[in-house]
Amino acid sequence: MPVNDIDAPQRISADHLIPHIPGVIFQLHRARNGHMRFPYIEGGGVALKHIDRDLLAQNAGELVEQLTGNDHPKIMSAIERSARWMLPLTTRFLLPFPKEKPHWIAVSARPKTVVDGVQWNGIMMDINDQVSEEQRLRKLCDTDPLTELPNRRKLMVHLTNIASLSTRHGTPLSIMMIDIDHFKRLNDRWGHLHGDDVLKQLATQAQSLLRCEDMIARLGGEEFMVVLPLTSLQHCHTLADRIRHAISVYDFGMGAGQVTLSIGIAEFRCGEPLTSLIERADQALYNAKDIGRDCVCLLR
Ligand SMILES: Nc1nc2c(ncn2[C@@H]2O[C@H](COP(=O)(O)OP(=O)(O)OP(=O)(O)O)[C@@H](O)[C@H]2O)c(=O)[nH]1
Repeated sequence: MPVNDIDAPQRISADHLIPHIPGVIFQLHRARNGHMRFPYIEGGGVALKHIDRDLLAQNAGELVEQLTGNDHPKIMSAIERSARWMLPLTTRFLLPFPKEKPHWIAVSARPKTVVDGVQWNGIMMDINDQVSEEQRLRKLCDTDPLTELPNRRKLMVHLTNIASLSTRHGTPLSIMMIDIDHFKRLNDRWGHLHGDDVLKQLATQAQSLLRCEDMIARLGGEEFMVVLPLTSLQHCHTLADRIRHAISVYDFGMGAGQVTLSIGIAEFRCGEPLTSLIERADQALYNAKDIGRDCVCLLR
């Protein structure tokens, strides 16, 4: 073999290469009347195995709707925005797989105006591992590691959203500030590890007494907050007293009656800053401590 042949650049054809790449290369065409088709879609991995490519090549609309499920409106508005402003198309969706959990797929494509509509050339990648890692990290950021309840950060985001819904619809919203009484004494007497166990059990017990739309979070130390959408102050008072009583008779492993709670409650006034609402609940909690603990106080 001549020496030159060894160093000669290999001719690699895209047709041979593309079936082996971990993704899909595609061309999407959308006509002015909205008709969509994929004149080209090729790639490796398992994503294309269960998909009718002939149908995609002729009339993709219905199949895209099936394949993107709940993400369909999001995909269609991303396509629309990309077509209207000639911006890159970047989005992600959950692709169902037979006998498997759905996989997250990322789409990235460039639009181009063609005579009868818009054409995108782009790639799709399976990003399931990255999304799982993102979800794991987000959970870590939002969760109190001891009790596994949402933490202060997550609660404040939630409270902001719920308060804005309450302002928009004029619906009631209340919060509870919960603090364990004489927790220092409990730690000193039974040990810090037992104190930790009390915090964990308290989280479970309180959660079991709340509705699934309520959120209880650990703010730090022995302090918790509950956000109760669609709940008036009066109803919140009843619930708070139910939690207070349940904990006061619960046996945390030291005999019943060893752990009690002071609870301050307040109701959101439409449009007020959240700091005012929290200050009122905090003040009500101080009042509960002041009048002897193991009770619920409210501030109107
Ligand atoms: N075991 C345990 N103790 C904690 C944790 N975080 C805070 N604490 C303890 O909680 C105690 C809180 O004490 P204080 O703020 O004096 O309140 P208290 O003893 O509950 O008294 P009152 O609130 O006035 O009824 C401190 O001793 C902290 O060390 C935790 O994660 N685990």
